[in-house]
Amino acid sequence: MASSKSFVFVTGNANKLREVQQILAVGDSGFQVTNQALDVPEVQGSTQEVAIAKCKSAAQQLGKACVTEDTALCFDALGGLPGPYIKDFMTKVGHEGLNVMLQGFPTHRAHALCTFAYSPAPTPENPSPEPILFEGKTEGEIVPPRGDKVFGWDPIFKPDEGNGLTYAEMDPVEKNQISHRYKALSKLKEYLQNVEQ
Ligand SMILES: O=c1nc[nH]c2c1ncn2[C@H]1C[C@H](O)[C@@H](COP(=O)(O)OP(=O)(O)OP(=O)(O)O)O1
Ligand SMILES: [Mg+2]
Repeated sequence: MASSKSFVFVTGNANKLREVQQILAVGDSGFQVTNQALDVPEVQGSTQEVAIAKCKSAAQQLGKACVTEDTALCFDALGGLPGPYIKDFMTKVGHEGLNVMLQGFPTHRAHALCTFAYSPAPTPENPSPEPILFEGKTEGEIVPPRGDKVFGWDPIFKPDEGNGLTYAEMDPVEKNQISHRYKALSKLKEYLQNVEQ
């Protein structure tokens, strides 16, 4: 029988939650995810700094162990930006604006970077335990939007592993086999399998 493991995933993003549940359902991993939407401040900094601050804050608010996730979209031509600030860029300039930002640059290469953070439960002795990070990266390029506009920047990201399709044009099962989220979640899963709960 598959071992029963569970974790609290703090996210306000229904698409992230759906993909995490779909990825964990493959092969009956035995993991159960409960969701909690909290308003957690997101600091500026490297993807690691952003992920650590968010997870620490979530664990403190909840008073228990939890998992958070941050997704960055990094353009080679812009030294990795928008990176962890992609949410604001998406909201303010959209798919078209993100393409325009790359006009005149010789490369439209980009990578999607997913960072899961796991925080143990805060205790009186250790009220602010250090979260552990699990990263997953998928390389590709930025293209004019193609496919369903269901999830964020999926229509403008064409992964190298996707047979020329954008994430948005791919079957969800295919995206979940190569995605930044899948790669990071595989590492988190392996870690949690060996943690006493
Ligand atoms: O696979 C993805 N495919 C397309 N778009 C994606 C993906 N994954 C995240 N995204 C979008 C959502 C948000 O606009 C930004 C990340 O920001 P990020 O702060 O990590 O997510 P969020 O605020 O929506 O949810 P949360 O409550 O977990 O912080 O990129
Ligand atoms: Mg967020």
